[in-house]
Amino acid sequence: MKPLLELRGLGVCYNGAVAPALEGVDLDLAAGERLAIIGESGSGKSTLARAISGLLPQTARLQGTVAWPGLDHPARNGRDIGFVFQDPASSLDPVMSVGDQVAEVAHANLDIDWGAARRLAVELLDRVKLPEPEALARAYPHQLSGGQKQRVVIAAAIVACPKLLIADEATSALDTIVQAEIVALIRRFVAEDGMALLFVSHDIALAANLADRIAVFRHGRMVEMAATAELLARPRSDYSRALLAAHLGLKAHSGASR
Ligand SMILES: Nc1ncnc2c1ncn2[C@@H]1O[C@H](COP(=O)(O)OP(=O)(O)OP(=O)(O)O)[C@@H](O)[C@H]1O
Repeated sequence: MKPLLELRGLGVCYNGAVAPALEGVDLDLAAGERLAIIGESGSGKSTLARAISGLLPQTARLQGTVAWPGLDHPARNGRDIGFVFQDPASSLDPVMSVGDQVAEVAHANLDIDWGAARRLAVELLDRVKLPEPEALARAYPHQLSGGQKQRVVIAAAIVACPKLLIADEATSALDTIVQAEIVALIRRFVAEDGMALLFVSHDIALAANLADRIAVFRHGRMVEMAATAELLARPRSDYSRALLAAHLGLKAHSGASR
């Protein structure tokens, strides 16, 4: 079967940078597959997510190809790709009600009128488990908690039933309990709607929890990619081993301090 997304020799160089932010990335993503991208800060994870979705700054130089064999048209943001970024506040318009923001994505990408888009938005706010979605749809972002805002962002990301959901450090700004709730939501929607997931994270445990496969990035290169269980049991690269050891070290430390 054709993959949904196919990257070949993908490289990105930001204007003025000496070293490329991304180099020689070959990657296939199947429809409905859940892939985690992990690596330390600056390893190129967000650059990869932005290159896939055409959101790089205009001055960045792109090499190689981003192809969508699984689509019969060029990928459109909002319609084919949904995004959830780290900071929900910056993803939302402060002067527009949250219901209208979700409705706007639906109206722009689905063939429905504004009334239907607004009703669909309330449905989605309910689906992401926001309380009293009808009333909440009329609220503005500043009236919501960080976790609630991220739920609104997820509702907007999935309202047009995209084929790929990109979550870039989507839970990093949230406390542990809210983080677990948001991960559970993402997991459920990906399973229910059959979307593929690109889960970008520096947290190997979180990634392992969600993904079928894990790709490890370092200094803009993919150092290893394997099925999640395989990578955890038999990491091939020294760097993946070090990431795992650091995580186990953290776990042992927090266990010891209880
Ligand atoms: N707009 C930009 N202009 C110039 N350089 C950039 C830009 N965005 C990222 N970079 C550089 O590209 C490299 C990769 O950054 P990127 O944000 O992709 O890494 P990351 O793994 O997502 O890190 P983090 O987890 O901290 O977000 C870094 O050296 C970074 O400084």
